[in-house]
Amino acid sequence: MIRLSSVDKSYGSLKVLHGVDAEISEGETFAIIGPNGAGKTTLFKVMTGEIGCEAGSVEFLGKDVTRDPAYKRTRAGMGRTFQVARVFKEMTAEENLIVAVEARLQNTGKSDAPWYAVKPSSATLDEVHSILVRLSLDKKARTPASELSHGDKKRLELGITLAGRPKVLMLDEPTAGMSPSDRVGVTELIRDISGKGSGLTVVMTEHDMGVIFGLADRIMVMNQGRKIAQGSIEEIRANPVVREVYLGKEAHHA
Ligand SMILES: Nc1ncnc2c1ncn2[C@@H]1O[C@H](COP(=O)(O)OP(=O)(O)OP(=O)(O)O)[C@@H](O)[C@H]1O
Repeated sequence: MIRLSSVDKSYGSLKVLHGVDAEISEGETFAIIGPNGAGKTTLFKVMTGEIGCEAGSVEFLGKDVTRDPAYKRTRAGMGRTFQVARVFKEMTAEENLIVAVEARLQNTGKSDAPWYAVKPSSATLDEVHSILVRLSLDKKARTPASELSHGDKKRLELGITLAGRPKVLMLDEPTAGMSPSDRVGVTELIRDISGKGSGLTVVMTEHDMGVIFGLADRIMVMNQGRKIAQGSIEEIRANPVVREVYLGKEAHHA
């Protein structure tokens, strides 16, 4: 689904990624973890096309997308959420999703309506309703996004991304800044969305080890811009280098 080969990235004179390789397979939930400043978000942005890299390559669905900007990767099926949810604040939850569904239909040439159509089709409304139910936001359909709780905003953003029918869902710290109960709710939601049979591939960065261990099929651990380990939850838990560099530090914080 995604292959990174020998990716180098610097910010000015600061080199933050050193020859990073990664392969993400179809249908898996792949988590990137590591201490603060390890380069997780930078690697994530190189995958999504938000930033470029000086050396190495990025393939998506077997195609070299290293030079493709983010919007092209989105259109090719890479859906992304942000650490701070991006929603239209003045619009209701339902309106946000209508825009997202209509945008997908326009982009895929499946809408007969002109882009300025003011009334969504009944098919769009049905799809929006089913997304709202899936996200447990149906009772807040008419609430302006600005009035939603932080957790509900993140749910809505996830819904907007899903409305684009992505092949891979890129989640940058999906539970950042959430209350413990919202965190559990969003973890369950991601598990439900990416469950067996969905075919959806998920790539995520996350600080909360509970979320990671509850979701990931495979974990890649980064430290100081390098991949230091990769494997299943059990392999990562048992890896002495990871324990020292990352889990050990987490344990000290706890
Ligand atoms: N836009 C930028 N300009 C300059 N330096 C940056 C920029 N973004 C990140 N860095 C630096 O690059 C390094 C890696 O940062 P990055 O955000 O990728 O790490 P991270 O593992 O995601 O960290 P965190 O867990 O704190 O989010 C850090 O030293 C950071 O200060």
